[in-house]
Amino acid sequence: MAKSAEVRLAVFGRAGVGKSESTYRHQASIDDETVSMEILDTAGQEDAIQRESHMRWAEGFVLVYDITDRVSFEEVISLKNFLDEIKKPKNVTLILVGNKADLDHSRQVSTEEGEKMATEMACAFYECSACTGEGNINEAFYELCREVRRRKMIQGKTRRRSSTTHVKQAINKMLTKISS
Ligand SMILES: Nc1nc2c(ncn2[C@@H]2O[C@H](COP(=O)(O)OP(=O)(O)OP(=O)(O)O)[C@@H](O)[C@H]2O)c(=O)[nH]1
Repeated sequence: MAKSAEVRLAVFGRAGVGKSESTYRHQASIDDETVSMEILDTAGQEDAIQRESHMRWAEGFVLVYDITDRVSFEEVISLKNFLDEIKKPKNVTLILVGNKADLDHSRQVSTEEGEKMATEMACAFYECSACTGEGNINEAFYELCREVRRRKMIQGKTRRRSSTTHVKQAINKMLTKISS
């Protein structure tokens, strides 16, 4: 039977960047695994308290800007800083998406600038259009799911290893007591 998994994702970005239209897929088969993506489409206007609780809830993040709106690009930096603060000391799992790639004639943010920001944030970068399907937004979400799953697995192993270590230490203590 195919394995199944659940991944909680949240999409953040300035109002009007196209978040709603980017978040339509809820279940997919990724690498032979049925993944249910619970996607939270946050409102660009939400207050700091709502934003914080959404950030705490999610395991993976899509930071979206509009390539025709430089302010939305600049706002990504403060979103990332806020995220880092909330998720500290964990590393945030995220992707950067430049939406509205179909509006190249009104572009205010170059592809190179998007790539550079993604490199600085150590994440994958996608330019796409939620309207035309250009840039394959699905694949962007799948990649984020893979990364969330991969990191969860690593964390699970680390946790298991540390609890095994505790058990071993307790047994050693008992044995030392018995033999003394
Ligand atoms: N040309 C173009 N328009 C888009 C694209 N994605 C979204 N839009 C349009 O941009 C406008 C805003 O899109 P929304 O998805 O409502 O934006 P949002 O980020 O959810 O906005 P808030 O809910 O206010 O935070 C709508 O008119 C969309 O049709 C795109 O890829 N290309």
